[in-house]
Amino acid sequence: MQTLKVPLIDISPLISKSQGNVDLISSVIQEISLACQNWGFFYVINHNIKESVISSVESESLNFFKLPKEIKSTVARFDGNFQGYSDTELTKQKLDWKQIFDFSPEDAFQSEVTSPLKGIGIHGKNQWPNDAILPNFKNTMTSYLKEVRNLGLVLMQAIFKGLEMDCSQIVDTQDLLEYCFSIKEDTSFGRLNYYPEYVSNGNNSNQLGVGPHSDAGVLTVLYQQEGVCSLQVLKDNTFYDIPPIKDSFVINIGDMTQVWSNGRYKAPIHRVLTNANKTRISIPFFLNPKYSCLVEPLCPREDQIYRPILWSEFRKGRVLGDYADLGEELQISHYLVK
Ligand SMILES: O=C(O)CCC(=O)C(=O)O
Ligand SMILES: [Fe+2]
Repeated sequence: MQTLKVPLIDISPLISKSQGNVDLISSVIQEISLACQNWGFFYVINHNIKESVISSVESESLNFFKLPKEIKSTVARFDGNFQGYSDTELTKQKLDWKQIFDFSPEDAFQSEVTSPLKGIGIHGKNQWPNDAILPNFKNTMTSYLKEVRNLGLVLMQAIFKGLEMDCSQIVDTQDLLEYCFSIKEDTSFGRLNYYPEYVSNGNNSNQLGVGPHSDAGVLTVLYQQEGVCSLQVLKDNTFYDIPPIKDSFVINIGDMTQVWSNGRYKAPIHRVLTNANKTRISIPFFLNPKYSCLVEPLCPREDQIYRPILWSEFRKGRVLGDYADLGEELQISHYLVK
């Protein structure tokens, strides 16, 4: 398998804005814009999330997945609550070879009652393993989520600025961020993925860890365990490896960013392979907008190829397509202007 040279971007100029040199910032924005056009994926380094924070998240994740199934099941997802543990995750109605644990920012909108997606069970309070069993788990995950969400917003601001430069149109990126993201109404979430070893019995040699898909939301910030290479991106009909790189996060854009860019940036199709002799941990954070956010191409002067998409409507369609045997999967192609 070939390795795609997904760009590695040093984002320190975006992080240390106060001393930031305008030219350095704008060259990072251009690198990000190019990566979004060519691959939809890029690595970031010098992101300012400490290695010690990431290694605690990784070790707490392993501690959780090593627990007996009866204990993990005490925090299992159930009808009406999407948070917590599952080993029956589907991608496009095929079973993934993995276990997961989902959690949202604690301050966020977690109420089923007031959710516009009421009834499809994607809301609910975070479910944390018992303190007596994993005393540090909740704190580790909640503080990580705050940091990684901030990083996601910094990157999104850069992406909005890049789109502004590309279309020579003034987009008030600060207004746009405020319109789309608010912690109280956040629909972002973190996920711990654990991929057990998989030995094919000959019948299903093409079992995948996660089947090919694009991420539905805005942007994904992914930590990958070192030493195991399983993530691949589809480009020009070939899957290319995206190996872990020390001290980096892998970033990919989601469908909503493809719409904002009017198709100039592609939300990449990616998949995860199984591994016969190693387990693997990966930790994505999915940055999503508020449900009321209407996503539409940002450059009004261009011919818009997409109609506006209400995030709540799109997410509902994707969830029904992915998780229940209902309907066809909702794709952004359904929103192409005819
Ligand atoms: O495990 C990975 O590397 C990526 C997982 C993924 O694509 C997802 O959870 O959406
Ligand atoms: Fe994904």
